[in-house]
Amino acid sequence: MHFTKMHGLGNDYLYYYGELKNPSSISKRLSDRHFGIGSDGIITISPSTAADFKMRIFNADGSEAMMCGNGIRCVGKYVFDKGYIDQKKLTIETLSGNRELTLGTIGNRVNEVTVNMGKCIVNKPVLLDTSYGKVMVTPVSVGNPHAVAFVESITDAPVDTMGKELEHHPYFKDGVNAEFVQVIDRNTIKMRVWERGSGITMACGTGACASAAAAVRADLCDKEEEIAVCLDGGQLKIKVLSDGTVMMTGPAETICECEVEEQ
Ligand SMILES: N[C@@H](CCC[C@H](N)C(=O)O)C(=O)O
Repeated sequence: MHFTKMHGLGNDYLYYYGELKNPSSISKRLSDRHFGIGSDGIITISPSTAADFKMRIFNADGSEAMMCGNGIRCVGKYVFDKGYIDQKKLTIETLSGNRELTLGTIGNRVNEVTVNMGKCIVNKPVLLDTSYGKVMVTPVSVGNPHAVAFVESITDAPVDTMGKELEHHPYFKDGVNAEFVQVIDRNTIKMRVWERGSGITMACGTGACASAAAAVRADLCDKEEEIAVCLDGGQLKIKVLSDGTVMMTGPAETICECEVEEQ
């Protein structure tokens, strides 16, 4: 099997062109950072009847996700750099609907991608019972589920312990991605994430969109303005439009090509 390892701000996945017979077990095996190649999951790319291409996302624990923000930018780079398309505007089918991409290039290689992430649904904040006491989170859907917690200091946020607890909190029937957000100013936030099915990752594209949308709803950031979301792996540019549509711009990079024996 041939995989291309790529990352968006350190959120790394193994990309496969075609359909895999057992994507969940392959994701578990290859994502292992000691006994596999090491990644936050795998992403398959295949032809689509509803869009230019279709992507499927599998977390490191083998669970299938509806959407992946850093992954979809890498899919845009994959299909352009490998010559599957030559246009710089394309659509990708995901389990949460079709998304439109605009590719930015240097020479004949994609370096940056803008994605129309569709409309985020920002729900009313809820107070959850946790082992840390009552914790206020804003549930947001970006096609996949997120819980955004605003914190005073991102460096003190218990991302690993509370993140894991929120992922499995009974309030979220399908589990949740947990974002911890410190607002710096009306155009800048810092965010760290515990991803459902993968644990702490260096960045989460849908999480960055959810956090910016929650900050706008709380009137901590401005809509129609660029919001810099600073993550462990680098920075994403997010814009929340008046109608709720969220635009995301960020890098996509290729790490290496890998050949793996089928088992
Ligand atoms: N890293 C991703 C999100 C991947 C899926 C997520 N863990 C889920 O289960 O919903 C991103 O960049 O958005």
